[in-house]
Amino acid sequence: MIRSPSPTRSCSDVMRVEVERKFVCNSDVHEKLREIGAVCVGQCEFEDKYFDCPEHHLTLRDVWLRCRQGSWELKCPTQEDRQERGEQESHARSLLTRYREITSLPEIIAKVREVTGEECAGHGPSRMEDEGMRMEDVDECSLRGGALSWLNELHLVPFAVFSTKRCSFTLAEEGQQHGVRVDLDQADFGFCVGEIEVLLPDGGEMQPALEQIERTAQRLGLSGEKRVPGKMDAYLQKYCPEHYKKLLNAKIL
Ligand SMILES: Cc1ncc(C[n+]2csc(CCOP(=O)(O)OP(=O)(O)OP(=O)(O)O)c2C)c(N)n1
Repeated sequence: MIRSPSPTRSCSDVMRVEVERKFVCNSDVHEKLREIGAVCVGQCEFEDKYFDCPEHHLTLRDVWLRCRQGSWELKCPTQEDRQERGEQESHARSLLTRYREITSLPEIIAKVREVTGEECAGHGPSRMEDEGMRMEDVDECSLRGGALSWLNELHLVPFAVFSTKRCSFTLAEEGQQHGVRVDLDQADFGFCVGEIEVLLPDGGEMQPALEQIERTAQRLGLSGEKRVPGKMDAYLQKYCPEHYKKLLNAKIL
C-alpha cells in the first residue's frame, strides 16, 4: 500500500473549514470516478483515536477531538452552523456538513476549555479507570502532542479507536481554482463510506464550495436524499450504543 505523506492532508493552515458530503460507497464508484476524470492521488492507512470526557461534554456540543497518527485535530461547528441549528435546513445543506478544523495544539486546548467551560476538569480524580480506559491507550498521541497533563487535567479519555484505509482522488473543474477531493474510506470494523470534500481557509466563501460539491455529486450520479452516516455513527452504534443514543437524542448525529 502506498502511504501518502500525510493522512491529515497537506493544507498548512492551522484553522480551516471543511465542507463535505458523505455518500454510500457502492461497487461501481471507482469506475464512475475514472469516467469523470478523477485522478487517484494516493492511498494511505491511518488510526484515529477520539477523545471526550466521560460525560461526553465535547461530542454533545458537536466538538470532535482526535489524534490521527500523532497529530491532534479538533473539529467544531462553524458560526453559520450554530446560527442554523434548529432552523429548517435546505435540501442541499442537510446532506452537507461544515466544520472548522483546528490543528494547533495550544489552540485546541484553548478551544476545549472554552467549549466545556472546564466542566470536564476539576471534579476530583480522573474517571478513566471507572470507564475502563487505560493510560496506554493515550500514550502515543499525547507524547507526540507534548505531554499527558492537558488530557488528564481536562479528564479526556479515548472513546473510539479505529483504522481507516483511504483511497483519495482529486477532480479538477474548469474555471475553479481548487479541485474537489473525493475520499473512499474503508474502516477496520467493516464499514465503508465516500466523502466529497472542499477545504476553505477560515472565512472563505462558502457558496462556491457548496455548489462544487453538489456538481460533483451529480457527476457521480448520487441521488440520495438522506444524510449518509459516517464512520463515527457506525462505530458508536456498534460499540458504544449509550453514547450513540445520547448523540441521536441531542440531534448531533
Ligand atoms: C454526515 C456527518 N458527518 C459527521 C458529523 C459529525 N461528526 C461525527 S464524527 C466527526 C469527526 C470526524 O469527521 P469525519 O468527517 O467523519 O472524519 P473522516 O471521515 O475521518 O474524514 P477527514 O476528517 O479525514 O476528512 C464529526 C465531525 C455529522 N453530524 N454528520
